[in-house]
Amino acid sequence: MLEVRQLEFRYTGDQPGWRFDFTLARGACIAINGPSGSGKSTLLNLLGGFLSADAGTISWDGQRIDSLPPWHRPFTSVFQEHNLFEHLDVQTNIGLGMHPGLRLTKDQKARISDSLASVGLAGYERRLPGDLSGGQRQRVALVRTLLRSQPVLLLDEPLTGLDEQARKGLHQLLLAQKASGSAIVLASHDSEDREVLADSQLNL
Ligand SMILES: Nc1ncnc2c1ncn2[C@@H]1O[C@H](COP(=O)(O)OP(=O)(O)OP(=O)(O)O)[C@@H](O)[C@H]1O
Repeated sequence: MLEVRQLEFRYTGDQPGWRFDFTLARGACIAINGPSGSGKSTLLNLLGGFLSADAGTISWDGQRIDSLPPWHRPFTSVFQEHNLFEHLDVQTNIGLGMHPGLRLTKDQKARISDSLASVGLAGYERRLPGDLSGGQRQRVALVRTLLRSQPVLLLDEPLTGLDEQARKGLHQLLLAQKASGSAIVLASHDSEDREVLADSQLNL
């Protein structure tokens, strides 16, 4: 369970600040809603540890995590790592999230291939990022995030600009992640994403 309590933040003293307060269970998805500039990315950056809150706490399974650096928090995010390594092929780029070395098991390779197929990238394992379109790179980065074994996914507009088929494939992948116990914090302007994925809403 993720617990965010009285988390306060402001960029500068003369701005009104934010106060966030919510909980998120394993296997659940919370949608962060609000117009442009309402603070959705700010919240994701606070959770991820890229910004420090002025007050309040973030806990995971009862342990405070708000003073941990990003890499020790139980989160993975797309915005944090949409950069692909240009000299490594698609399978290896995705595999880096699953395994710190480059040796993947047969099972891991099969999971990568299945996930690529579900977002319309069947057979792309050996392609280099430089040969991919922007939308294809976005999908590779998303698959990498989804296959990391972190318990909470932080997703900032993850499906923006994708075509209908890729979007449906990613919905399926995200639902499967939820079913396997991942919690998801989803900032999305798209009401269909929210309807398909979210169990609760936080309106900013
Ligand atoms: N580094 C910063 N310094 C000062 N103000 C900032 C900084 N980053 C963001 N802001 C301001 O904080 C507010 C919230 O920005 P944020 O990016 O969190 O909104 P958002 O809801 O994610 O917007 P969008 O939907 O457009 O991505 C905006 O008014 C923005 O200008």
